[in-house]
Amino acid sequence: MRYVVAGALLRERAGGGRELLLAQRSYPPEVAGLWELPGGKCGPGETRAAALERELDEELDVRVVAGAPLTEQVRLREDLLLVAHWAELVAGTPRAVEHQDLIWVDAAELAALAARGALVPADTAWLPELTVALDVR
Ligand SMILES: Nc1nc2c([nH]c(=O)n2[C@H]2C[C@H](O)[C@@H](COP(=O)(O)OP(=O)(O)OP(=O)(O)O)O2)c(=O)[nH]1
Repeated sequence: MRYVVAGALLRERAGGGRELLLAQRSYPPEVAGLWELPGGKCGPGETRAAALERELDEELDVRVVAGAPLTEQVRLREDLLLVAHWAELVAGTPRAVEHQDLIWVDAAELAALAARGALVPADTAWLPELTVALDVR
C-alpha cells in the first residue's frame, strides 16, 4: 500500500477560534482549482511523518513537525491510501510554491467551500474532525 499524506495546519485567529490552511490544486484538470490539505505521496521507505515534513517544505517552503493522524482515511485507489496528520509550523510563512493559491479558513468558511463543492472530493471525509478543531475557543 502506498500513502498520500496531507497536513492539517492550524493557527489562532484574532478574536477567537482557529483557522486551517488550504491549498488550491493546479493539476490534474479534474481537481485543478479545488482546495486540499497540502501534501503528497510517501516515497519508498519514507515514514509518513518524514514525507509530510518534506512535502510541506517543497510545496509551502515551511518547516513543520508532523503530529498525530486524523482518524479518517480514504482509499483513493486499490493501492493508494490518503491520510492526514496534524502539523505544527516551526519556521517560515507558507507560500504557494506548487499550488495556485493558499487560504486560511475558519469553520464557517470551510463549510461554505464544502457546500459549493470547492474541496477535493476525498477531503470531505475530514470535515467533522477539522470542524471540531476549528471551533475550539
Ligand atoms: N496532497 C494531497 N493530495 C490529495 C488530497 N486529496 C486527494 O484526493 N489527493 C490526491 C490527489 C492526487 O491524486 C494524490 C496526491 O498527489 P500529489 O500530486 O499531491 O502528490 P505528489 O506531490 O507526490 O506528486 P506527484 O508525484 O503525483 O506528481 O492524492 C489532499 O488533501 N492532499
